[in-house]
Amino acid sequence: MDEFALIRAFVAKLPPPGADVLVPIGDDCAVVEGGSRLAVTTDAAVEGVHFRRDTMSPPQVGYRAMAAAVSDIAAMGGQPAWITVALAVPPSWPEDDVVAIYDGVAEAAGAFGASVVGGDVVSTQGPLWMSITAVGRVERPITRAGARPGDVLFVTGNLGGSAAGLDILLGRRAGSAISQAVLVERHRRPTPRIAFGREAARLGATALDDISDGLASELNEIAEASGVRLLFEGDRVPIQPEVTEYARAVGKDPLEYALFGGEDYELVGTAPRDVFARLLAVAAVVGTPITAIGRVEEGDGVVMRRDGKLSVVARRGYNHFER
Ligand SMILES: Nc1ncnc2c1ncn2[C@@H]1O[C@H](COP(=O)(O)OP(=O)(O)O)[C@@H](O)[C@H]1O
Ligand SMILES: Cc1ncc(C[n+]2csc(CCOP(=O)(O)OP(=O)(O)O)c2C)c(N)n1
Ligand SMILES: [Mg+2]
Ligand SMILES: [Mg+2]
Ligand SMILES: [Mg+2]
Repeated sequence: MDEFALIRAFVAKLPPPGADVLVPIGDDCAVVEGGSRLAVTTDAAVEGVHFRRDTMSPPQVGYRAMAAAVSDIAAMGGQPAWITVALAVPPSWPEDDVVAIYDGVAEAAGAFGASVVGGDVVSTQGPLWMSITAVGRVERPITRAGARPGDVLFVTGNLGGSAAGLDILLGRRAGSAISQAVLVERHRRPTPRIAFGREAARLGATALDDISDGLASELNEIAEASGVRLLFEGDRVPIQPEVTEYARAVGKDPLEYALFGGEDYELVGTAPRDVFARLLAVAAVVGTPITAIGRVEEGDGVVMRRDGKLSVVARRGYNHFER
């Protein structure tokens, strides 16, 4: 298969583009109908860093990379609309596996309501990597900078599952088979919180961020950007039940997974009390549970209360250049 046959094989898997795509894949650029404020983001996924051939199948690689990119649109309160996918392929990857990445890309595009409008495919002597650019519509963007003293601090879903699932995939098996399967699935298939992010924007959440590098890291991002202190209760952080079981079995603190693990792609944010009450109601409607874990105060930094003691939570989390 040459480069053009490969692109045809990719495109054949994609759902048809939306009506807002005026010129689809096949020309020098795609042309889309904007007509609103747009959020733009790029996320890369690199073999050996974000996935390995033994941690994910090709469709899982594609789905997960799409979810990670779209999660940043959700964290702005936007609706993903258009996506481009760049792919660098080493000779060691069989063609069928490369094309199978697009099974995941296509499934994700359909699930997230976005059209894949272009991309690029090149050869490389390095690891396989992909870079996904997502553009979304966003009426009222929620940045990291809007948290105000008195706001409620909340997170969606539950945390720690992705990092525990990765530990299992990397060979540290422990706990029941069913819990292990749940955690591995949580790592391979994150769910960007698109509908909840949109509702948070509509109802007036003041800050929002997606959890890619770990809760501790994202909390510090919000505290710094907003010029506030964030205080949270350690035992209110929602931890996936299977994580608690797994962490006990391997002799770790489950909270470590939630705070420093990353890749859960849940949202962490702040909202005034009345807005938070409305978010609770809407969370039930869109099927995304939310939990209040603390509050915003004057000052700086991130502080956790656990067993009656306060401790500063540093920015520690996944960092590409500090390993
Ligand atoms: N190579 C780059 N060139 C320009 N901006 C970048 C680059 N890498 C990261 N950024 C920007 O830095 C900010 C922080 O990046 P990052 O922590 O990766 O965001 P996130 O965790 O939300 O994906 C983002 O606004 C991102 O667009
Ligand atoms: C094989 C493998 N090793 C380690 C990890 C863990 N890991 C890789 S990147 C990352 C952090 C999130 O990725 P990043 O590129 O920093 O996302 P961003 O914050 O830019 O959205 C984590 C926890 C993994 N997913 N797979
Ligand atoms: Mg990054
Ligand atoms: Mg983000
Ligand atoms: Mg990101």
